[in-house]
Amino acid sequence: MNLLNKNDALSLAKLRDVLIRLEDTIIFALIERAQFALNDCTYQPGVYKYDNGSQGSFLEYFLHEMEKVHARVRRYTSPDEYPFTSPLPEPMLPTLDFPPTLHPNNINVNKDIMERYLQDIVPKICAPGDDLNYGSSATRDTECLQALSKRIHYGKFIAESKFMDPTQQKTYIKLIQNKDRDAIMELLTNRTVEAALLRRLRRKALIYGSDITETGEVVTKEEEVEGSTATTTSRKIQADVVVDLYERFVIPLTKEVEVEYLLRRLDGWQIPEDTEN
Ligand SMILES: O=C(O)C(=O)C[C@]1(C(=O)O)C=C[C@@H](O)C=C1
Repeated sequence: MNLLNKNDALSLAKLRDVLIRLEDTIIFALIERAQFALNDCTYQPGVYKYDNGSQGSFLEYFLHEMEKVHARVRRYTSPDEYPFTSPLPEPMLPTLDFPPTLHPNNINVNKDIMERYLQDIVPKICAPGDDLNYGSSATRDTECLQALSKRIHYGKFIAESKFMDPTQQKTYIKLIQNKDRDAIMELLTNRTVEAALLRRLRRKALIYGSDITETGEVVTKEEEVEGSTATTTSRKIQADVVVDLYERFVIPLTKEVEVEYLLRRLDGWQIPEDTEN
């Protein structure tokens, strides 16, 4: 998505295409992380001493060091990029002139994303235990977290696009003025899109998670199941886990970002006369 082009950044069809592409990014990032053990010590604060004075976990140390470099090349000046750590240095590249697409806001749900990722996701995709691959785990963790963060914060653009829809704007304005969170949530929900997304995601996770031979057959393995040998597909990630992750965490949090954004949408904004009652 070229966020320097305001029309692209507010087209609901183009925004949904971005979310579809990010499904691939997220599934592959999870598959990459799943090849390493849980490595719980990388998530515990105070295990290592760091040269930057950080007190956090190995993952937080790694994330912060990486985000410092990314901040220098202006990653977080882009309206679809949100850092997990602070403080970060100013960019060494000149600022890009992004058209003002989003209404000014400081919504950042990365703390929730980190919590859910560590509590719910990593234990489900990784084998328990410690395989000493701490750097590899942490690099994969940052890739998963960044992809999830980008996907979930895209909710702001989607909310803006829905708000700017002339057939919906009046209704949104009324609900925002009444601070009717539940009705806003209902109005922005599209159950058909959600159901199609979950079906597509299951198929993708089944395909991307399988190994195939050079002639296209899915690789299988012999396994002991309840006392007898069964032939099962070797999977790098369980499709159920990916679908569950989206159903219980990614979609709800995206919608939460949309609602939070809309609740602030009228702050300092002049309601156009023809939209007023
Ligand atoms: O596509 C939309 O309309 C969105 O708001 C995004 C999204 C999602 O998270 O995928 C969230 C809410 C809708 O119910 C459908 C899908």
